[in-house]
Amino acid sequence: MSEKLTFSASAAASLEPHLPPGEAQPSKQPFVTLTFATSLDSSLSLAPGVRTHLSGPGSKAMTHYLRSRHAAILVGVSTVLADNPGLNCRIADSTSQPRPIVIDPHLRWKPRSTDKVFDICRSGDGLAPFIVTGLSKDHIPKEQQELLQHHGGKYIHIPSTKSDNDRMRFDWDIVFQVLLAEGLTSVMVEGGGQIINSLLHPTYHKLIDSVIVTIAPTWLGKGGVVVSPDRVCDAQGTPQAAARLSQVSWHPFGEDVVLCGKLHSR
Ligand SMILES: NC(=O)C1=CN([C@@H]2O[C@H](COP(=O)(O)OP(=O)(O)OC[C@H]3O[C@@H](n4cnc5c(N)ncnc54)[C@H](OP(=O)(O)O)[C@@H]3O)[C@@H](O)[C@H]2O)C=CC1
Ligand SMILES: Nc1nc(O)c(N)c(N[C@@H]2O[C@H](COP(=O)(O)O)[C@@H](O)[C@H]2O)n1
Repeated sequence: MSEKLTFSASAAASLEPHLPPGEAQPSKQPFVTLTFATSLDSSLSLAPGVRTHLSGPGSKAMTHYLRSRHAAILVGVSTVLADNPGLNCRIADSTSQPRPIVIDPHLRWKPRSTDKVFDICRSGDGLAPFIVTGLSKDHIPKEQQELLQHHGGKYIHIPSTKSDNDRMRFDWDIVFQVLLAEGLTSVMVEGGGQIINSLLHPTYHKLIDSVIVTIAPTWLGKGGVVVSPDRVCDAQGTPQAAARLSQVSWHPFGEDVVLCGKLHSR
């Protein structure tokens, strides 16, 4: 039987100021929430490619409640390759499921029907992913396209620029506009490290409506996947804080604490 989680109405009410409005209101961009679980040394996982459980039962249920409140859940391709995630909402009696979005510019993920996300989809407990790629349709093997389509997912091509090390990189303004055009009015960005760090760059703060971070009382040690955005300097070259939250609130869940805040006010 699939896992069923519960989340109290009072805990849900305490998060309400940080969540997308219940009724979808016309907007020029989706409501975007950055959310992840971190250790005390800012690690998301013990090492790249290693699935690491940080959230306790209470904060895990909180994350699944967040999944129920967003139209889409976005992760980077390395997270999919590392975790084989379900990317669904497992709150008992939840009536809505988020659309998984995988940022995979070079199509490093070769979807297979045995992947957890498709199992969950076949059992009616979640949706098939949309894979956002910089490659054109000609580069996508036919069987992968068919597998995705059969489950209700698809590939979405978007333009990209090249990074310093010649990797394709998307402009987040464009990514979110494309998702809005797909009817996805709210997006929960779960990680991993590269995705979160790139969105914490000041250029993109205006796109982020809410930040919700689970902090677990553990140090994972050196070598983990760390949330630490690029350094920001002023015109004189003096280092500045890369990002700071305002309107902060702290919510204990078992041994974890959940930090909510805003990067900007719209
Ligand atoms: N604790 C938590 O809450 C979470 C933990 N995790 C953990 O994090 C780890 C994965 O994180 P990490 O290794 O940083 O990888 P990510 O999941 O962030 O994926 C990184 C890849 O996504 C693509 N990408 C990232 N940014 C962009 C962009 N702007 N435009 C286009 N493509 C982009 C690149 O693909 P390419 O290389 O092909 O160019 C990049 O290598 C795993 O170990 C996972 O378990 C993940 C999510 C949440
Ligand atoms: N909130 C949270 N706490 C942790 O301890 C985690 N490891 C993660 N990871 C994220 O959740 C995904 C797994 O989702 P499923 O349970 O398989 O649906 C994983 O891929 C990360 O995005 N999150």
